Amino acid sequence: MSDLKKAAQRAIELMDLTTLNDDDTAEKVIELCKKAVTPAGHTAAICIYPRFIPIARKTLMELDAEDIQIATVTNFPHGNDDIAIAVLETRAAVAYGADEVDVVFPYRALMEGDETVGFELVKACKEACGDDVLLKVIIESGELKDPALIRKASEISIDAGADFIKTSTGKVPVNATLEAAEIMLTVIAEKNRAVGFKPAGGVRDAAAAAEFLGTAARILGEDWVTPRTFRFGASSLLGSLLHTLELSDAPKGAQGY
Ligand SMILES: O=C[C@H](O)COP(=O)(O)O
Repeated sequence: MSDLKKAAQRAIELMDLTTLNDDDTAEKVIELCKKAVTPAGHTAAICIYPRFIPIARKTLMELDAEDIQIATVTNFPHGNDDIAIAVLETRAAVAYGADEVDVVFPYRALMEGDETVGFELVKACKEACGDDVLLKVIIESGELKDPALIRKASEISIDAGADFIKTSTGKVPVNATLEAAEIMLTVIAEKNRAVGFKPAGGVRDAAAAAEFLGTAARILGEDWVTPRTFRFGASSLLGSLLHTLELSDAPKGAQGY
């Protein structure tokens, strides 16, 4: 198997197959669940808005695909600095049955010099998740821009108890970049190798996925990359991966998935 095919296969097993659109419906979420059961195996998770968690849970049960985790988002995509609202949303997501919660870090507050609110928000949301629900913290690296701020947001999130740090919401002009990945993975290497990394937004083909995987392997080692420590957040990557694996007639970057 070529290196690109190996990366494509791996990226499927590491993917949070995502739909986070204003026009999402139960039907679209059911379709997403079906897509997550790929000819090359199951994706790690699906990522959806909280209100769709029950229909996703039922669908995954019917598909005999209960190993696929259900991730959702809170404080999304704005990253406001109201801790009480972020916690209430996170508790609601857990009550709906989320396995994983991706919360947006209050990145604008950090850009304005406030290092405290991000720490407190992440800490409180991790408490709301408890031990059984993973908390992924979206630092919105493309808006932070400054490498020092990307590093600071990563450090604060890890210190506050994040299970993963994630680059982006996918809703801003600049999403996952290799430069941000380098910084975030380095902070993980320095602080706590048990914390995971999730490049998200704009990862559209097998070659891009391979570059992120290569960066992670270089900084943390080949064996570090597992579904517990690495995910791709992507709405439009799966088609390219299946195409690379010659398992689909879909053109590269196939529309939708
Ligand atoms: O977390 C995942 C992102 O929202 C997906 O972004 P994307 O639509 O650019 O793949």
